[in-house]
This record gives sequence, structure tokens and C-alpha cells, in this order.
Amino acid sequence: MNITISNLTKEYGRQKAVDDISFEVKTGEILGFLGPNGAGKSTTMKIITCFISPTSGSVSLNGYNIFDHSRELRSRIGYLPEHTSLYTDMSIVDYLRLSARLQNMEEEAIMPAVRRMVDLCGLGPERHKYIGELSKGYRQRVGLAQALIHDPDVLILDEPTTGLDPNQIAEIRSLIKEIGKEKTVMLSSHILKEVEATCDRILIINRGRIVADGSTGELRQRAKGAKQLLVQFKEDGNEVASSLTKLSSVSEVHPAENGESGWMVSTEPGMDSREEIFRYCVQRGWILTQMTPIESSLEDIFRELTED
Ligand SMILES: Nc1ncnc2c1ncn2[C@@H]1O[C@H](COP(=O)(O)OP(=O)(O)OP(=O)(O)O)[C@@H](O)[C@H]1O
Repeated sequence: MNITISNLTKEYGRQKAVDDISFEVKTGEILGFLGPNGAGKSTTMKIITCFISPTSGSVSLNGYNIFDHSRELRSRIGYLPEHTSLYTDMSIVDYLRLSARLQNMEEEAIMPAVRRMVDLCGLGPERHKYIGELSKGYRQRVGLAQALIHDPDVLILDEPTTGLDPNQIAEIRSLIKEIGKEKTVMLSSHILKEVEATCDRILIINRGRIVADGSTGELRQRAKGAKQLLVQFKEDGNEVASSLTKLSSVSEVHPAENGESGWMVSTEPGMDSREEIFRYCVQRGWILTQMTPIESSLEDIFRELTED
């Protein structure tokens, strides 16, 4: 199912938590929703899952407005909220059974679905424990299991790996990737590496507005606007480096940081300066000892787009 968000705005009093955002998520796509604290991620996800209504704008699934068809469409959505309120005095199995009933599943389909979820989310050894007795990571798995139990087409996961240890994160990541092949998945996270490893596409939101939308590669390209090269010469000299700024494909040259020797050369947007630098050095008899493309990390991009 495709999710289409059009001009969505949510105001809390005078504050715009979500400010006129529009985007689409297609079937089979895993969209990572990134943003600093208070950016509007959870608010957007609560609107998509019909938990709160927007001030203006619309959300539709396969062209059907979710607020006009909320009864039918809610059963097609699985939602893991940021703060899952689980019944602590129920066992995992009883809680999942209840979740299935609340999704109006057929009675005979419930126990097979519960068993499937226990298996899929790795809950086997703990399945008869009360939820109140579970560790944080296992509670998160139960939250994921309740989001998936009715086999929804759309999965909205608000920080699904919070509280999980590195092994569990890897397991949940591969589970989401597997699920994402057939479903439409949107997940929020603060862990940039996590999003990079799990998602096909990344949307960055800041102060309620979308500031970036694309694949990790596209975001890297867009944020810097240009590639950077770490360049070293046999001759060390400011003169050699500064003369590179005369080249048409070079925009800036700075001394390298983080203990590296050499120079960081920024390329003009859309250009590749490697050949020009190489020929220029050959003409002058300068010896290049290194010329390495440097990619900006997702962290750099995130900071650049969301810092005040
Ligand atoms: N019920 C509410 N009443 C008033 N303001 C709210 C309410 N819910 C959220 N907000 C405000 O809306 C803004 C966006 O909050 P939201 O929870 O959507 O951000 P977020 O991106 O999910 O943040 P985080 O990463 O910290 O979970 C924040 O400034 C928050 O204080």
C-alpha cells in the first residue's frame, strides 16, 4: 500500500509540531524518518496511524483518505508507538491474543498468528512470562509482535530499536528488512547508522519541516554539494596547495584535519577534479602521493541540515 502525505500540519496551541509536509512512501520501501528531538517525527506517525488528527492536510493509503475510512484502514496498519503501553500483568501470549482480538482477527486465526509472532520476534523462551517481568529489549519485541500480528500492509515503527542490545538490534534490523520487501515500512530512529543499514530512503525532518529526502548516497551528495578529496604531495608547501584553487573544478582547499597530513580539496558541484589536479601536478613536476575521495558521514549531513 502506498502512503501519501499531503500538506500535513499539526499545531499544538501556537506551536507547529508538523508544518506543511508532503511525501509518499511506496510498497516495498523502507523509509527512515530522522530528526532531532522534538522535530515532529512521533506527531507525524501518530497522525498516519489515526491516533491523532491533523490541523490540516491529509494522509491516504492507496488513494483512500485514512480519516474518511479509518475503520477499514486501521486494520491495514501496524504501529509500534514510541512509548508502548503494554499490560504488565498479562503474559506475552495472552497479550498478543488480546492484540489480535482488538484487530478483529478471526478466532481460529489468532493462535497460529500468536505462535508465528513468538517465533518471528524471538519471544519463545519468555513467552509465558508476565510482561512486567520482561527486560526492556523483550518488551520492545512484544511491541513489534503486536504491531505485526494482524499481518498489516503498512508498518509504522517509532524508534523500534530503542532499548535493544547490539545483537537484538541486528536481529530486529534483519527482521524489518525481511518484512519491508512486501510491506510499506516507515521507521524513526536517532541511530543514523541504523537507518543507513536498514532503509532504502531517508527523510530528515527539522522543526516540523522536511529538510532532506533521498537515498543515503543522494543525501551525501546534496549536503556537501560537492565531493572532497584528501590530497598529499611529496613537496609540502602552502604554495602547491593554494595554487590548486586556480583550477576550474576546485572550489576550496584547506589543510586536512583530524591529524591527517595533506589538504582537503573541495570540488565544484557536479564536477570531478581528480584528472585536472593530476594533469596540473604532472605539468609542474609535482609528485602526488595521495588523492583519496572522502565521503561525508551521515552524521555530518544530519548536523548540517538540523543545526540551529
Ligand atoms: N500533546 C502535545 N501537546 C503539546 N505539544 C506537543 C504534544 N505532543 C508533541 N508536542 C510538541 O510537538 C513537537 C514535536 O514533538 P514530537 O514528539 O513529534 O517530536 P519527535 O521528533 O518525535 O521527538 P523525539 O525524537 O524527542 O521523540 C515538540 O515540540 C513537542 O513538545
